[in-house]
This record gives sequence, C-alpha cells and structure tokens, in this order.
Amino acid sequence: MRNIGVLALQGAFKEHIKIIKSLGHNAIEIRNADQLEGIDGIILPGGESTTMGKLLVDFNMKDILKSKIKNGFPVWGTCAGLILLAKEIEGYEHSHLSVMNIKVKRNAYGRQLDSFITNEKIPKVSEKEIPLVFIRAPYIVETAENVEIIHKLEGNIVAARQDNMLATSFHPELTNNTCFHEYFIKMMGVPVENSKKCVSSF
Ligand SMILES: NC(=O)CC[C@H](N)C(=O)O
Repeated sequence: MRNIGVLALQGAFKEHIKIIKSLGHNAIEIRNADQLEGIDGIILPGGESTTMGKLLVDFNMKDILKSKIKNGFPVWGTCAGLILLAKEIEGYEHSHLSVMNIKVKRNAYGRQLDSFITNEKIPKVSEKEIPLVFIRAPYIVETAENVEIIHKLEGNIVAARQDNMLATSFHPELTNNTCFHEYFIKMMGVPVENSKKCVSSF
C-alpha cells in the first residue's frame, strides 16, 4: 500500500482520488508543502495550468516539489499537469516546474476539436483499447532523447515518460478505465493491490 498524493489546489483531483482508492492505495489531497513529505508519489491533475502554476508558487510548493521530482519522486501530470512538468511551453517565456524534457503546445486542438474522446490501443499500457478524453488539451511537440514516447495520436505525442515522470495530454481519471493509474503505480515500484487486469508490457 502506498500513499499517493493528488495536487488539490485546483482542477479535476477528486476523480483521481477515487480511482487510486479503488486500486487499493491511500489517496491524499495535497494542499501544502508539509503534506509533500508524507507521500510516495504525486499526480498533478487537469485544470488550468496558469492558475495551478501560480498557486504552487503562492503556497510555497513549487521549489520543494521541483527538487523532489529531480531526485526521483514519481510524478504524473494529466493535461494541465503535463504543462506544469514541461521545460518549454510553446509561445510562452515562462514554464512552471520545468522538470521534464518536453516542449508542449497548450490548447493544441483547434476549436472544433476542443474536447473529444477516442479509443486507442496503447500496448505499453494495456492490451485492450483505452478510452482517451481530451479537454482543451495540450500535446507534446518536442522531446529529448531520454523521453520515451508512450503514445502518438495522429502524429502528435500525447503520452510520454522520462524516468520517474509520466505525462498524458488526456484525462484517464474521467473514464472508468484504470490502466494508466495502474501504470503509474507500477512506476512507483509496487504491485497494484486491486488490479483491474490491465495487461501491460511494463
Ligand atoms: N483539461 C485541462 O487540463 C486543460 C488544460 C488547459 N487548457 C491549460 O492550458 O492549462
């Protein structure tokens, strides 16, 4: 059993909490820097990256979280969370935690595709198709060599991993498919307690 934190300053954190609990681990809403000490990994949820990035600074969490991640602390950013992890954000001078060697494009799917859902096969995560929910989503436009591309959708990178860091453009917490959560838990080096049997080639 692990203590998995979900950053709860803003955005879609409740849904992540529910899934982590269903997989047999402790899920903790993280709202201050002290709480970062009691957890084994953290999920940065979807929401609004500019707001979340600002709140991380206001609550004195940014530097602590950044140095923990640099030292191997497992982290998974979904959607806005992916933007928080990126070292570069296209069209912006400023980045947030700046830990992952990726360049991202915000709101990358034009107006018509603002939000959509699609089913994809992602062999690294599951043998079966997984529903992917995109909401004003970013995608990754560039990666360094040490970044593993987990999935591309129509040529654009939408899931990637660099060592202890996982980033997805979409929202697995808004579906009832737990495969990405299971993948993240395995990244933390522990077996999933109540596996929903995602067969991955992890
Ligand atoms: N669903 C999301 O997390 C959207 C991300 C948002 N468009 C941003 O740029 O921060």
